[in-house]
Amino acid sequence: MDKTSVYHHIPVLLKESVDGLNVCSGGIYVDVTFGGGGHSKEILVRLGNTGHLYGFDQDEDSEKNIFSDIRFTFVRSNFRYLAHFMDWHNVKEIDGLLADLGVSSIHFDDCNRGFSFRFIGNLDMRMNQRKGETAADILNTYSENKLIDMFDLYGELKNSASIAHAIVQARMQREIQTVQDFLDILKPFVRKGKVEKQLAQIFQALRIEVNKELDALKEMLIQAKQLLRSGGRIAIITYHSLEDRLVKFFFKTGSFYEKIERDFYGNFLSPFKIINHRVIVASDEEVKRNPRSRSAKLRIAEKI
Ligand SMILES: C[S@@+](CC[C@H](N)C(=O)[O-])C[C@H]1O[C@@H](n2cnc3c(N)ncnc32)[C@H](O)[C@@H]1O
Repeated sequence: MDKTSVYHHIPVLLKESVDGLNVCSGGIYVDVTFGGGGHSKEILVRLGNTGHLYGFDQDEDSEKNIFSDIRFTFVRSNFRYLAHFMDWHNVKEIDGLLADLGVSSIHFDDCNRGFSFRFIGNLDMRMNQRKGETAADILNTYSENKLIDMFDLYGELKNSASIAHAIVQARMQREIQTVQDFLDILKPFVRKGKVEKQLAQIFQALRIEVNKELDALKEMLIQAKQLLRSGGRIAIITYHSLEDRLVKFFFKTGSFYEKIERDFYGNFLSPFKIINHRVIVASDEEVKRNPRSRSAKLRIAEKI
């Protein structure tokens, strides 16, 4: 990818998610996954002169898409530091937050980033290329047990132990560096007819581990709960069941770590009112236009 040009990413569930925020013209909003700026642009269209939007992204490339609009501030950071940066900008309360999780399609299809098994290149997978372990580092250094846990938890694979064992054997011969090196190791473990699905699960597990995606999501949701004003909205688009389960659980209980509060009858006492009880998915027309939207799930809640 050209290092200077703006990149384009077709925003998923655009109308549904921004409608879900109930944007009020003077409100303060946060798009924690700015990316190509598609959702941010739509929020700005609905925001008046006194409103403000903060856009977070940890990926350097997203900076090329920053708008020049006095109602917009870009924050180059992982969204797990949401509260810190809002405090730094002297924001005590927000009216809405949107997250469109995962990797932008441009990066997914970039052979230099290593996110996809379809493009042969370095096994990097870091969204923030300034720091942290790459996917190759993980495959070359994690113990066999740690690799098993990773594939079990994040890939929900049935043959995690065999795959982890093969990785440990292979790296004794030669360091694993590229997508092709990894695919060569995986070849005996992917069943014909299910190749795409299994490779997607394996690559997903590795990407979640590299970017600590589930931890970041949990931390951001807890901070969003504190920052949202009463009546403020939160809209989250997920692309796999691990994330969707977390979001669903959080909207229902308002918690991950502390004791979950219940009423006399045992019902959860959540600080959120769920806006869509049935998860929102892309229409057939949207899936046809943008196949990436196929796995998207949108959940919206309102702070009580
Ligand atoms: C699916 S794209 C968002 C696309 C955007 N909604 C649009 O319409 O162009 C997800 C973006 O979120 C960023 N991202 C993912 N996890 C993040 C995190 N924990 N902190 C900050 N940015 C993150 C990725 O770098 C990527 O640019």
